[in-house]
Amino acid sequence: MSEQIFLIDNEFFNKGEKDENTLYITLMLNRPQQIGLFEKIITFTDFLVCADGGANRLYDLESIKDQYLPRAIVGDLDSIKPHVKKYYEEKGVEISQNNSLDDTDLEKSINFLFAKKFFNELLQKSNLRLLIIGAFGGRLDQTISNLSNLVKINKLFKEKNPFSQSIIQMMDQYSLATCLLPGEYYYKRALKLEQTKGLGVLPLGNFNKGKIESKGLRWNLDGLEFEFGSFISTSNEFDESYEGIPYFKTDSTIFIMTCINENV
Ligand SMILES: Nc1ncnc2c1ncn2[C@@H]1O[C@H](COP(=O)(O)OP(=O)(O)OP(=O)(O)O)[C@@H](O)[C@H]1O
Ligand SMILES: Cc1ncc(C[n+]2csc(CCO)c2C)c(N)n1
Repeated sequence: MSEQIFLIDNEFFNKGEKDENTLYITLMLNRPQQIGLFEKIITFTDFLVCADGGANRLYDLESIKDQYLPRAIVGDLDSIKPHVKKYYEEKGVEISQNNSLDDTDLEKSINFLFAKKFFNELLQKSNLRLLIIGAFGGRLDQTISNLSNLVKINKLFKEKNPFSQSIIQMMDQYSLATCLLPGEYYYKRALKLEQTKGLGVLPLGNFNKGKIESKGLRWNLDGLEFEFGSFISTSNEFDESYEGIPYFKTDSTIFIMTCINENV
């Protein structure tokens, strides 16, 4: 029996048309934010959370900081600047402090969401789109930890609701990362947002050997054996002449990384 093919549809980024059965959550991390991209993202965000110093990045978007308040700021609060904390406190933003030395502020933010009744209920009955912004660059241990969390969150979502159509992605101003757990996927990119070139299909999900099949790429992967440290696909491209929706079939956990257009 063939498995269901999961659709990752990014077109709403451009169209600004939200799916009415989906809740859009944005989690801002402590990395530079590009204002134009943020303004696009915030138009479809229902629930914005900042992980600790992520609140400084929101506050620093000077011209629009009054317009978008986060629903919560979560973390050990060692990075949020005192005047930023005061500013959001005075506006009534929920500030959730968690001083555990075993979890990063990103993990604490995810735990915060999972502790909310509405979130668990939504996870059961509708779809969530969780976009984690400011996830790359800077410290490499933090970036790799973020990617590891992308896999962890995907597994957690699937555990809670195996039939969920929820999509969790990470991005910064240069890249968009989507984690594919073993299975079959269509990947409908956002044409204006995601470039044709500079596509990575990367076996970084569990670092095991795996087989990948793809359609719609310039260099398709025809059941080739993939392994970090051996064979990966970088600087690949979407094939513009392909008439279908790009397709991936993988038996191990991988990442699709696309490039963001500079002028979004
Ligand atoms: N240099 C970086 N590169 C990539 N991601 C980062 C970087 N710095 C912070 N982050 C992300 O932003 C989140 C919030 O960052 P913040 O600076 O508030 O935390 P931190 O105290 O540096 O790290 P931790 O989460 O370990 O407490 C981090 O949990 C991490 O996911
Ligand atoms: C195996 C292991 N490695 C590192 C840490 C340290 N650590 C991980 S997340 C975190 C919080 C940072 O704000 C800290 C200190 C740990 N606890 N366990």
